Amino acid sequence: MKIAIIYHSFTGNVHQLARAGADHAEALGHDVAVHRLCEIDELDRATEIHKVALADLADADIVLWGTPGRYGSMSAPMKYFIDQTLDLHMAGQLANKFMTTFVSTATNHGGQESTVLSLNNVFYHWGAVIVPAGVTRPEQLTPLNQNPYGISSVSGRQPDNVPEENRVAMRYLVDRIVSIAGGTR
Ligand SMILES: Cc1cc2nc3c(=O)[nH]c(=O)nc-3n(C[C@H](O)[C@H](O)[C@H](O)COP(=O)(O)O)c2cc1C
Repeated sequence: MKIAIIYHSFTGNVHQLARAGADHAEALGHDVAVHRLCEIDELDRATEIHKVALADLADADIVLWGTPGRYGSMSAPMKYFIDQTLDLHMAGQLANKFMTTFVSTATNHGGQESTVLSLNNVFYHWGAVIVPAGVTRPEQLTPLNQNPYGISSVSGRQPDNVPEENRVAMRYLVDRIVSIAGGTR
């Protein structure tokens, strides 16, 4: 299947989650396009990255979205990208795609669920099919996982600080969304 992984990461934690999901999807033989969004003051880079990411977004069957939680919501670079999607939305090109979200926050109660929901609000408008992480297999039942809204990791404000347990959950998320999108459960 065609999978797009679109994410923003400032200090590398969401990037680590994205890589875990992307490596797994690639190992399964899927066609995977990975896009790390840049900061919003990097205007030239943003224009280039957005152009390619929008094309891959339009093309994908499945999209995994990753963002740091910032005050309980997606980051500004992610929102900036989302705000470039109106043409695709108006052309109906975002409807019926399978979408899910992964996040990193500094703290346990730092707004992970509401950050996932901030992206879900966008997906409702598009008519995307939201696939929540759920807690449907043992790998989601471990102490550092268990977030049914989306896969999430707590960084403690350290860069690249993603435990293996959360990477396992990313692989679970890929398996889950692929099986649902493929009609097998
Ligand atoms: C402007 C701003 C707001 C943030 N708000 C929160 C927050 O509300 N709760 C929280 O736990 N962490 C918050 N953080 C911390 C990030 O979510 C956290 O460091 C995350 O692991 C960063 O992911 P990254 O390494 O992929 O950039 C905030 C960071 C920034 C820069």
